[in-house]
Amino acid sequence: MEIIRVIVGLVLFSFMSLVLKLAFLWWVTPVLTHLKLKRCGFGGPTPSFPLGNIKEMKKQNTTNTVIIDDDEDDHLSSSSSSSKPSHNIHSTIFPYFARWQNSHGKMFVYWLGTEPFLYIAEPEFLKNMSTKVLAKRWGKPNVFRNDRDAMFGSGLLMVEGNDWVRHRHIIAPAFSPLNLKAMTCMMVGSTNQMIERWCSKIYSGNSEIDVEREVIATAGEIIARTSFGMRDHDKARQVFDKLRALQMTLFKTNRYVGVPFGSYLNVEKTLEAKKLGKEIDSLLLSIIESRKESKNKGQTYQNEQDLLGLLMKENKLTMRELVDECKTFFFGGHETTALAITWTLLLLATHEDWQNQLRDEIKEVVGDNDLVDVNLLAGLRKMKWVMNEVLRLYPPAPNVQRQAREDIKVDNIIVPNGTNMWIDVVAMHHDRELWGEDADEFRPERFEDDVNGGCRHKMGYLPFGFGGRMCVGRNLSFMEYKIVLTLLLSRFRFKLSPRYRHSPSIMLSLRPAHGLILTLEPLQ
Ligand code: HEM
Repeated sequence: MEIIRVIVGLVLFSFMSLVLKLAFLWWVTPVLTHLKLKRCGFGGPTPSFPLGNIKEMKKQNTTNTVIIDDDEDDHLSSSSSSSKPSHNIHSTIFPYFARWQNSHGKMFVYWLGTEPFLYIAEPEFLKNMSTKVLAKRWGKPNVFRNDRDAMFGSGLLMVEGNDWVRHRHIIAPAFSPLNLKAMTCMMVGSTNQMIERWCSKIYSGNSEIDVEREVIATAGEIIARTSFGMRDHDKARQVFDKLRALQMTLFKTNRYVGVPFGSYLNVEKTLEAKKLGKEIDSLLLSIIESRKESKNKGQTYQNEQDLLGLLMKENKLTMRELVDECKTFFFGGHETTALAITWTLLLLATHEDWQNQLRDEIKEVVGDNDLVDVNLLAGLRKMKWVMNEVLRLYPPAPNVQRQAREDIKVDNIIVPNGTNMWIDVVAMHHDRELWGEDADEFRPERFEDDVNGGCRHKMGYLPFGFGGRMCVGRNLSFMEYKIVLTLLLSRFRFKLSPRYRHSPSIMLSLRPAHGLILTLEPLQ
């Protein structure tokens, strides 16, 4: 009897400890953080347990549909070919943030499940945050790191602290000017193959093309060739297909990130994501093994200075780290650049004057040469303004997240250890107080004399992030953007198809939900 009583006592004690531990984890600690933030003056919508503010966020997300208008302001749901898409997208893609901003200002606290997030659309705070605090003292929210583990693992995008410093140091040289120059031929080759595909479609009577799908495939091929030295396109395609499936599973389905046991609310999707993550890992492992083999056989055609070569050099990374970096770069290295090009083609299709101006500039600077001399690309000034303006209106990376890894003082505010932050890049890029009344209009000339496009605060324009964690691949994307656009604009005139439905939406990145269907007219 005595023994039974002891066992029951122990079980009860363990149960109570577990309940207390969970209460601390899910409620006491987050509430204390929230109270500290409240004391600093931050308001926000009222959360409820255990969903936080998710219910409101999900309800309003369903309004994210077509926005097309004839004169920039009116939202109509028609899609005639003469219509111009409205670029006033913040309240469509993040309706809840737009609403909460109206009632609580540019900084407030909202809750994803039991995780409080400090929402930031205030550039002055970001300036102080990035200039006075070392990049390695901020981490990435644990809640996202866990949720996106299958996709990025502990690759450069997610790794923190001294490990981040070590990884960044190994990876940065892969994007040196010399290495970038060596990639030109492959970029031109892959783009010309896409152009040939488009030409044969047009000559067989189909001049309408979903250019988003095509450009994403080409950008994928480019990163596989330039950074991983891959000639086996089938294997690269398998990785991209699985990454895309994983992206859809994680970001297009009804999931409850931040909610206790949230992954069990949609077990099927959680298991699917895990399975896809494992399949991607094993494909990448085989890519790494075959590179090792070819190196052992003394095959010298591989560029030891390309990204994979540098990652494998002197065994500085463990096999797990190596696979996670490959995942990160397979995904991050193609999707964002492809989306920048895709949104550009939409804007050029609806602004023929700019299409013509860029074509004239290409003729003047690059000439009619199909091979594109990389040394001439810097002369494409107007193209750079267009790129900047597209990244402002449609930033492919629409938000940036951080988590404080210690109590951090930013001006008079103490950001408590563990605070999650959500930096709303789209909100700042469309903020009339920062850009003026024409904030939602496509006006590339705003970048003519000012790299910041006339923004009233230098931290109000952040397409590539900020501080030490600024995008490591941005020079590669500048080059790829200019090469691909130069070749495309020299061969085709672009018009918006009547079948296009303007529906920018968030699937981690900012994408056209129904692709980008354009009508192409060959120029020669
Ligand atoms: C138009 C194209 C691109 C855009 C808009 C873009 C945007 C961004 C942004 C906003 C960040 C900061 C994320 C953060 O602070 O949490 C970032 C980081 C990063 N980007 Fe890009 N990116 C682009 C192209 C690329 C390319 C081509 C690559 C790879 C070849 C790449 C790889 C990365 C990596 C690895 C990081 C993490 C850097 C770190 O934390 O040290 N990106 N990018």
